[in-house]
Formats: sequence, C-alpha cells, structure tokens
Amino acid sequence: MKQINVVVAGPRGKMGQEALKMIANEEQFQLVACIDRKHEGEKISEVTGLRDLDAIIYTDAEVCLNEVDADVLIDLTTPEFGYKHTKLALENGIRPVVGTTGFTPDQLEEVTNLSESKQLGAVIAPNFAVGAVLMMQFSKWAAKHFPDVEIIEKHHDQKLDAPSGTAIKTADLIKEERESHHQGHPDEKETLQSARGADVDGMKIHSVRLPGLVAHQEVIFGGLGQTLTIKHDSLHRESFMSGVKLAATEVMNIDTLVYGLEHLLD
Ligand SMILES: NC(=O)c1ccc[n+]([C@@H]2O[C@H](COP(=O)([O-])OP(=O)(O)OC[C@H]3O[C@@H](n4cnc5c(N)ncnc54)[C@H](O)[C@@H]3O)[C@@H](O)[C@H]2O)c1
Ligand SMILES: O=C(O)C1=N[C@H](C(=O)O)CCC1
Repeated sequence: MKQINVVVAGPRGKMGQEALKMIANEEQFQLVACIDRKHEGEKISEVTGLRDLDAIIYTDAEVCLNEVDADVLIDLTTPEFGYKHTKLALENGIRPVVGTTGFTPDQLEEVTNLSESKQLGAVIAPNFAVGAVLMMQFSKWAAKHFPDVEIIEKHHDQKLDAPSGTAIKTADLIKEERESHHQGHPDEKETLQSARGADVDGMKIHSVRLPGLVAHQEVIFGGLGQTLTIKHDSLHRESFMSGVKLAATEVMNIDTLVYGLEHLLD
C-alpha cells in the first residue's frame, strides 16, 4: 500500500485530536506536519501527548504547504481559515480533505474551479459520518413523495456557523427532488423575528445550540395524515473518522473536487 503523507490543520481542536488518533492507527498515513495558530516549531507529540506522532507544527500555512512533502491536507479549523488553507493546498499541488464547514457558495465554486484547473482531487464533506450521509440520501429520496419538509439541526454551543453544513447540504439534495414552494399558511406572519427559522427555497431550517450536544439532525416530512422523521445522531467525534480515512485515501484517486462523502461511498 502506498504511503500518503498528511498535514493536519487544527490539530488541537475537537476534530483535529480525533483525526490525529486515526492517523496514528492507520499504516497508510504518515503525519508530516501540522498547521496550528500556536506552538511554532514544536513537536505535535509534545503539544498533544500523542506519543506516536513527531511531526512539527507550523503557524504559517503558506510556508508549511510550500515546504513540506505532503500529499493530503486535512483541514478541521474555522470557515475563514478552512477556505484559505484549501486554496493554498491546491496551489501547492496538495489534495485538500476538508471537514470545516461554513464555506459560502462563491468560495465553494472558486475552490471547485481551482481543483479542476489544477486537475487535483479534493473532498469537501459537511459531514463525514456515514450515518449522516445515509440520512441525507434517504431524505432526498423521501422528498420525492413528501415535498413538505423542515430540518432541525442540533449542535454543541461552540459551533461557529449556523445553519450547519449538513443542514444546507440536506436542503440542497432535497431541492433536486421537489419544486420550490411556500410551506405553511399563505398568510402566516412571524410575530417574533425568525420564529419560523431560515428559509431555503421554501424549506425551513431550525438551528439548536446547546452544551451536551455533539451533532444531530432530524428531517421531518409531512403528508396527508402522516409524518416521516429521518434522524441521525453523532454521539462522539469518532463517528466522523471512518469518513475522514476514506476521503484521505480516495482523494488520491480523483482529479476534481467532490462535495459530499456520498460521491466516494459505494
Ligand atoms: N465534516 C464533518 O464531519 C465535521 C464534523 C465535526 C466538525 N466539523 C467542522 O470542523 C471544524 C472544526 O470543528 P471542531 O469541533 O474541531 O472545532 P474546534 O474549535 O474544536 O477546533 C478548531 C481548531 O482550529 C484551530 N484553528 C483556528 N484557526 C486556525 C488557523 N488559522 N490555523 C490552524 N488552526 C486553526 C483552533 O485553534 C482549534 O484548535 C468546524 O468547521 C466544524 O463545523 C465538521
Ligand atoms: O461540530 C460541528 O461543528 C459539526 N459540524 C458539521 C456541520 O456543520 O454540518 C457536522 C458535524 C459536526
């Protein structure tokens, strides 16, 4: 099996920590550097206590991605830096695997075009949990038969972006199956602003942020005399790691950007 040299951006974050553990346990991956906001030049093993990993930390992403012999960048940072790192990776011939959410449609288009012009594979996945990918696909299917739908996404209270990347992706998939239409009473009025949630093409998205939550979503469809709820819960961030592993492996075999893990699953 060919070794894949990996850089992780955001190694001290909740997802970054899980990604480092996954990399340490997988023979095909070699951690060659990390990008962090602090700890320039220190060993990641000393900063995180993960003894098997002795890669060096860079605080300047441009220097890191230019200097290091890397195949893949795994980015688990913030919307602002995730976008910058994705562009820098592609410009330096490195394939990005991005879990960071909150990219704007324009940013997504820009990095998609960059990946195409460089003929370099890239994966941006708003949700790496296989169960969440199935929840989105089942929702797309259900929307054929139940065009009225609302999405409730629930996350921990440290999350920066709302709605979640998963909720936006779910709405995009559902949009492919149903006509845009207003839901609820035609004369409905909000007596408190945003009471009905965010609107995507007539679909409503409601975002809950509370301590204790990890990542959860319910997609509720309503029809005559019945409702259908499709629900997924990530109870631990380990749930995302088989998807990160798949993406960091398969990104080596593609030459365009894919948005969503479903493009890599059988
Ligand atoms: N795709 C998925 O399956 C999935 C799952 C969970 C979280 N996420 C997304 O992943 C991202 C990270 O989530 P988290 O829960 O680990 O957040 P977190 O806040 O725990 O971690 C983010 C880390 O990024 C670091 N960081 C910030 N700016 C940086 C920079 N310029 N360079 C390097 N590091 C920088 C922070 O120091 C922090 O350690 C978020 O965008 C979140 O929405 C995606
Ligand atoms: O913890 C987060 O932040 C998560 N974000 C993703 C999103 O925005 O959809 C999903 C998984 C957890």
